[in-house]
Amino acid sequence: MLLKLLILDRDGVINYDSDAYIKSVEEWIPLPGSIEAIAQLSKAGWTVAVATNQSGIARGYYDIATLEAMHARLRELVAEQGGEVGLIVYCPHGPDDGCDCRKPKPGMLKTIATHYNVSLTNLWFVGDTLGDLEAARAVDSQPVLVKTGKGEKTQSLTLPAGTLIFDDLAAIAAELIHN
Ligand SMILES: O=P(O)(O)OC[C@@H](O)[C@H]1O[C@@H](OP(=O)(O)O)[C@@H](O)[C@@H](O)[C@@H]1O
Ligand SMILES: [Mg+2]
Ligand SMILES: [Zn+2]
Repeated sequence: MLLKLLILDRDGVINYDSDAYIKSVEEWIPLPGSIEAIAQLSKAGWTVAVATNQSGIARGYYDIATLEAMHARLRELVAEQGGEVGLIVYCPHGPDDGCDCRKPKPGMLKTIATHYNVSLTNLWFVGDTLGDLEAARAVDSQPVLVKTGKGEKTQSLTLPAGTLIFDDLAAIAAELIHN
C-alpha cells in the first residue's frame, strides 16, 4: 500500500511566523485550524512530516533544545486531537553556510522521502515562501502555497509552474481527505 505522505513547512503554515523569528515555545503559536487539520489528516491515514528552515539557530537567537521544545509542543497538541506528527527535519544553518538542507535546496524533502521510502514525484510540499515552492519544484514534487504566514506576499511573485494555492492548512486537509 502506497504511503500517503504530506510534507509541511512549519513557520507560516503550522504556526504564526514572525520577521523577528520564532524564538521560544511561547512565541510558537499554532495558526487557527492547523492542529486540527494535521490531526484529521493523520486520522485519515496520512503521514504528516515537516521540513523547516531554522537559521535562527545559526544566528544564535535560540538553541536546539528550544527548537525541540517547540516540536514537542506541536506533537502534544496534535496527539490531544488523536493524531500524530511524523518526521520533523530542520536546517539549523545560515544562508551563507552552503549546506544542502536549507530551502530552496530540496535536501530536507529528500531526507523525508528517503526515510519513508516514498517517491518525491508529485509529493505535496506545503509552504508559505517562494523558497518552499522552489524546493518542491527542484525534485518534481508538487509545490503547494498557503496564504497564511508570508503566503499572501508570496502569491504576488512569479510562482513555479503548477503551484497549487489554498487559503490555509485546513483547506488542504479538506481537499486531501475528501478527494
Ligand atoms: O518557514 P520555515 O522554513 O518553517 O521557517 C522560517 C524561519 O526559519 C524564519 O526564516 C527566516 O528567513 P531566513 O532563514 O533568515 O532567510 C525569516 O523568514 C523568518 O521570518 C522566519 O521565521
Ligand atoms: Mg514558512
Ligand atoms: Zn542546512
